[in-house]
Amino acid sequence: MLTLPAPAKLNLMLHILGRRADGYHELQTLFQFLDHADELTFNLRDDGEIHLHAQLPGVDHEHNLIVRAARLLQRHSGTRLGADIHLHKRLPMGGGLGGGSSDAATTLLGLDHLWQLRLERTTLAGLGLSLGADVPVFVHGHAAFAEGVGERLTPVEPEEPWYLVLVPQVSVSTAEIFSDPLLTRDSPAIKVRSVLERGGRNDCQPVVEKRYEEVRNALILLNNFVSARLTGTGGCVFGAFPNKPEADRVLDQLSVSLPGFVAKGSNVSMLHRKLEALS
Ligand SMILES: C[C@](O)(CO)[C@H](O)COP(=O)(O)OP(=O)(O)OC[C@H]1O[C@@H](n2ccc(N)nc2=O)[C@H](O)[C@@H]1O
Ligand SMILES: Nc1ncnc2c1ncn2[C@@H]1O[C@H](COP(=O)(O)OP(=O)(O)OP(=O)(O)O)[C@@H](O)[C@H]1O
Repeated sequence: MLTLPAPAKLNLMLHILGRRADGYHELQTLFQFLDHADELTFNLRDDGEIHLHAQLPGVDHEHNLIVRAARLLQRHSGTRLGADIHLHKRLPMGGGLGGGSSDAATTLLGLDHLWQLRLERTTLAGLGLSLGADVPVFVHGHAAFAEGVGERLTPVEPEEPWYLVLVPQVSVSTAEIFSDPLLTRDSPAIKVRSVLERGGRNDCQPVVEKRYEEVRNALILLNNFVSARLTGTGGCVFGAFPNKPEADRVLDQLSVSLPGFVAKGSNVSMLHRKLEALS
């Protein structure tokens, strides 16, 4: 039995540079992980079956990214082994925290370990990219500046503050935000150094604020205490604090209005810290 975390990510900034012929967007984004995670447990099966013992609203078994990742790895490796997989879901779906992508990455790394495949990280990241643009960063497990459609990664070491994340009760479809005619797609490319020194913005934020009153309100609430921003295509919003007690104090005041949580930012994902301890 193997139990592994599938941590959340934040997009500390997200600039949209353009749109490719296939509809995907060229972007620049800064990823950092949170010490807040789903939990997956893998048990070996020798009959080649993949069974996920969890039901997510609106996602059937074969479409769950965990099952898709497991089958992809089976096909790629030719293994005759299978797995029973249990999921403890903590990350909100459609929250911009990358929960589905992170579950997929943890499945690729977890089953690679359980099935003793010893594939290269770059191979697993390549398989992951076919499941979603955010999967490779979770496979590599280091905070990164991402370019292209999100697959070209440069490892970075931003500060690791405590974050307060508010969870508006909406599920935002990434495809819906990327297809909005009001989305600006003309941000100039910038250098990673400039992002680390001066930060950036989230180009999706104005579109998401316009479409979702709940997100607008969450930003107003959090902006009373700290500079608040949307992660990914939302709907979660976050602010940074120098220590946990300050973040907890603000959460105490805001939790009457909205659910949220406090978590440490980390440049090495919880998943990779756990895998390191196993080897
Ligand atoms: C915006 C981010 O959340 C930033 O972290 C991600 O790049 C989105 O990653 P993801 O959820 O893994 O996205 P995918 O499942 O690959 O794509 C969902 C949908 O978002 C749009 N999409 C996604 C990534 C990208 N660079 N351009 C896009 O236009 C496409 O319409 C796609 O159909
Ligand atoms: N294991 C899974 N966990 C969550 N969502 C899943 C999973 N498998 C498939 N999905 C589908 O993927 C969609 C996106 O889920 P996810 O939690 O990754 O959203 P997100 O945090 O907004 O992602 P991102 O920031 O990458 O856009 C869900 O609405 C769901 O339909």
